Amino acid sequence: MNSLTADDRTQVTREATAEYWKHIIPIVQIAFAIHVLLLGLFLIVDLPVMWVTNAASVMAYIACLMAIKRRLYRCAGMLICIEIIAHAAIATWRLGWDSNFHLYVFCIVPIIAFGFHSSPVRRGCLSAAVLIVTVGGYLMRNKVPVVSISENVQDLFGAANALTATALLLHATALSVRFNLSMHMNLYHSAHRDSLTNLYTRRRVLQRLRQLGGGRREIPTALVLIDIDHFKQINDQHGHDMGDVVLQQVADVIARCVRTADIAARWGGEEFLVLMPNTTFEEARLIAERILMRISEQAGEIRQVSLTLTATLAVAILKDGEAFRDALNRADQRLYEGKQEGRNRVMLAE
Ligand SMILES: Nc1nc2c(ncn2[C@@H]2O[C@H](COP(=O)(O)OP(=O)(O)OP(=O)(O)O)[C@@H](O)[C@H]2O)c(=O)[nH]1
Repeated sequence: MNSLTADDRTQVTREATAEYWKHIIPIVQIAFAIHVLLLGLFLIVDLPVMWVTNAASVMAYIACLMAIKRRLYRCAGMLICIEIIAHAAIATWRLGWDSNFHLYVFCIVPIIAFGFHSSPVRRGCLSAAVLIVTVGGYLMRNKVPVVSISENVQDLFGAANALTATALLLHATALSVRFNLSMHMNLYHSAHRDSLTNLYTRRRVLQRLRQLGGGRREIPTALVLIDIDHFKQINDQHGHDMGDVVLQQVADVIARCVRTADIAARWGGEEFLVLMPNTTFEEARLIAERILMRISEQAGEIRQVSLTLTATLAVAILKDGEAFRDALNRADQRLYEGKQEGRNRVMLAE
């Protein structure tokens, strides 16, 4: 399905895990705060087993936050899961099923689902633990004697735990979904934006062309091809790094000259292409003239250096029924002629 090597996969898993934990940190902090609160509450109502359990939970969350800080995500995940399962089991055992402490085990479901590093065995064990606490707790609900606490306190625990566990689960799920979306956005950005210039890539141009529909076009679409003149000399005289900065400057100029509906892309090394939907030939020519003027006026000013920078451009319209490749070839041919004729000009590929 894809050509990722084992090393690539390891890297992807590592990056995805780090990104996931970045999103999930607020949940760990909230869980830590809840357990500090519970510790105080159990001390007040004097339930030794429960306050000792909560003291251990508080320490587990401190260790977990430290593990996240040190990027020990596997360790952080295990700490959270063990804490939640153990706490839910002990609290259900001591305070009874109606205390609703068992509901917290569902909060580890997103951690199991997004535990990229976890082996199937570990996932299976954690899922089994969730079932043991919920199903086992339910079946044993009237068979194990629980500590006697007033009905009011029992109700308070039941209601507060149902509320908190549901809110935590919803929040953890929302954060997991947000993480998923942000990973997709990063992927989309890497696939469709050139890393040096931040302009669109070829892939985005072709995608936009597909969206505009095959060969039949009622509304004109224009394209402008832009090629920096004598760019090799810039690299040779000022170094490759300076060449990169020039590419970025030219890209900035192009991006500022086009409209938001246009697709400004880096087409090749020092060649750019702007796709302009809903644009007449004359409008595209004017934009090309503006780009040419701004490149020579602005793009050559780099730090203390002032380079003489020009470009050759070609404008074409995708005729009704014409394939993009044919219009591109026409523009390419005219661009070549523009280079022969002395560069620094806009050529019309009518
Ligand atoms: N710095 C830098 N240089 C690049 C990059 N991509 C391509 N180049 C260089 O761009 C240069 C293009 O050179 P040519 O195709 O000969 O074009 P030119 O020197 O601009 O000449 P004309 O187009 O005829 O005016 C080559 O030297 C490439 O090495 C890049 O990402 N960064």
